[in-house]
Amino acid sequence: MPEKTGTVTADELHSTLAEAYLGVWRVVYTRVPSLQLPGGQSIDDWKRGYNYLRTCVYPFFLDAQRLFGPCLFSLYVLNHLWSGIEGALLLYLLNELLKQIELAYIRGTPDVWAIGSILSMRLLCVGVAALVRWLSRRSFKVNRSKIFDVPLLITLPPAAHLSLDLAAYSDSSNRPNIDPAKAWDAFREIFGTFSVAFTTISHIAFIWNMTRGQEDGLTFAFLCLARPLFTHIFTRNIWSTNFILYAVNPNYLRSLALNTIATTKQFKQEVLSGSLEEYLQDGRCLRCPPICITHFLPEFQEVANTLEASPDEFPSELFSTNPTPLPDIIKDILGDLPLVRFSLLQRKRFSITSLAMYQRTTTSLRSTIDQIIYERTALHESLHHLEVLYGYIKPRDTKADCLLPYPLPDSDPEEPKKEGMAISARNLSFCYPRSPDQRLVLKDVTFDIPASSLVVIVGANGSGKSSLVKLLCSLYNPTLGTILIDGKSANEYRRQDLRRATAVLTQDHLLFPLSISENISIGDPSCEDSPEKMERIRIAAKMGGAEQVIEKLAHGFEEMTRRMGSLYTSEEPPPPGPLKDIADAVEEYPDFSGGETQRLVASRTFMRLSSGSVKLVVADEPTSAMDPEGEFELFEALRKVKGGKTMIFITHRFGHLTKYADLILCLRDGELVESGVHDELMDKKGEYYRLYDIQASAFRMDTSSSPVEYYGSESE
Ligand SMILES: Nc1ncnc2c1ncn2[C@@H]1O[C@H](COP(=O)(O)OP(=O)(O)OP(=O)(O)O)[C@@H](O)[C@H]1O
Repeated sequence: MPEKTGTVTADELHSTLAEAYLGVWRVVYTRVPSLQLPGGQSIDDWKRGYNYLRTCVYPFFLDAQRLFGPCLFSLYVLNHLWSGIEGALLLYLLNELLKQIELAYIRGTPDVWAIGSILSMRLLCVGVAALVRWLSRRSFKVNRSKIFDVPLLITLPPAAHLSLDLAAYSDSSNRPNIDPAKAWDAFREIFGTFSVAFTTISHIAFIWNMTRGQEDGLTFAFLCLARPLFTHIFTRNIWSTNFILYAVNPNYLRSLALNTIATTKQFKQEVLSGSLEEYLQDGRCLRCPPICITHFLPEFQEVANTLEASPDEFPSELFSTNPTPLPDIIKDILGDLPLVRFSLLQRKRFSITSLAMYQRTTTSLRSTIDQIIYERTALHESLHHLEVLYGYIKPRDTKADCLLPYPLPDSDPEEPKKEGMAISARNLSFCYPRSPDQRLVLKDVTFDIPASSLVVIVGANGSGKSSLVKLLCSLYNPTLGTILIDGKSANEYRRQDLRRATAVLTQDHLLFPLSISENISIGDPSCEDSPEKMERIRIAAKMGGAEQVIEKLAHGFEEMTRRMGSLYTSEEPPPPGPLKDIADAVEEYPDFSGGETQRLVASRTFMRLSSGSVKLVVADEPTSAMDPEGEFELFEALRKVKGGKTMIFITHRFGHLTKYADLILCLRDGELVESGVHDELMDKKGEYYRLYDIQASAFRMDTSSSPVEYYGSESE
């Protein structure tokens, strides 16, 4: 399979990026800069870190402090400060205690007062630590969701997503990846890192204190750091770079695909109707029932053999595996250096107590430094999440306030109000953002749609009909050319106002995971709860042809289309019995056919049409899954409520619509090849005539040019 590198050139790939093939994976990662500061970071990383602190961490902490309140926040800070110094403090007390015990051995009598006060101090430390930890955990357990997740975060991800338009959203890198839980993790992570940093500093201070006044104190402290520093420099860690990672091994990818086809509900019908069971299992086992795991072994072996050279072990482990055991050996030797140094040079003052203390302190210092190195990656991720989070809290776009409202307020109140939208396209060309080949799907299209007209757009598959209406509905901006709405450029109006004045109905619209009544009423979001609202919903359902669909549902308009939230079960699936019955009932939601879904979605559009603010209705093949009767009724209902609105229809079965059309636009390969009314276009005997004739010939049952012979059925 050819590897996709997007628009990255080979030079670019090798100047800033490095790549590695690990097992079945290909990993492409940013090269680690050659200039490294302690902590393994470049100067740029430190600058970036400072920026993070200024723009994300500081405001985040101010917000958190506001949300938690000063008491709870101080308690949290205290807890982390305490856990930072607790280790060193306990080590100090242990050191003092051991010294007293040693003295007691030498003198023959213990200093009860000194030992007693050390033990009391130790008891006090442990007690305070337990109390602060308990208080902090308890208060945070109770308050976290209430004061943190909900106000700051549950509202934020939707806001971040809703702020993007379709073009921006089609670029996956724009899509906000905000997970409320991650902000909480970031909060904990930052405190955790401070706490570990504090622990390290207090340990170093303790070692310094112990070795103070001794000729080799500094050297000893440095030797303690040798092993963690070496580990950090010589351990390749994929998480410390920016990377992308994907499977490239064709056997692995195919085995995943076959597995997905065999195990996913979505493909079940396809697998059964295509009798693909044998194909998916290579046939061998089905022929010799009863099925037994050993029958599968040859196939497993086959797959295993092809994958042998490229195991699918998690790539981060493969990345950090050293090619030789040397670094591990050096690491262990470095780990013993402080002790070796101590025993060689301190022989005169050698005492078991100080040896035990050095041993214990260096071990614990090593583990905190290892922890800092490990936490660095987690901290990096957390800071990134905060950056994303705060990146979306943007000041309000004041530019929108300078734009014109739509519709414009009447200049002459005497003049009758225009009910429809007049649309003109001037030399429109369009290429989808991020389309790989940057192909123009609309080329130099120009037309005028007078207000209140009924327009039908026709054309073969892929001729650009849907793309054209997406531009007319302001879902995308044209690449070239202009769209005029009521004589002014569409860009002069507030986009939200234009969208509010437009009702769009396509075959792709979906049902929301809400009740049926809300699925319909959401068509007019401004509709407030009132007795009339339900009446409007019922009328909309009737107009959309969904009345009978809703009647069949157990809970009628209150039926949920989907259940949100996961169902957790101790056994997967639960064993047959009452537990399973309840689980099945919880998971139950109606299965709507394609045509039924389209009727419900059409009802939503009728609700929108009844809001009174719609001036343009666009129906892009909304009946593709409906029976002919349903389609006819929907188009008739739409025509009935048309009034003075502008209406644009796209349908492949346009025979019964074009006779009402004030304008037919006929597209071919993104170009507007013909426009006019039905009779004019039929007279031209061009593209429209050809498309119309194909439909008509279907009724004439003309099979003379049928390609059926390719399939052999005629001869058989
Ligand atoms: N999101 C997209 N990104 C890139 N290209 C797209 C996208 N959507 C459609 N296209 C391309 O634009 C061209 C026109 O598609 P469009 O859907 O507008 O045609 P259509 O006339 O509505 O077709 P159909 O009758 O099959 O619905 C097609 O070649 C299609 O591949």
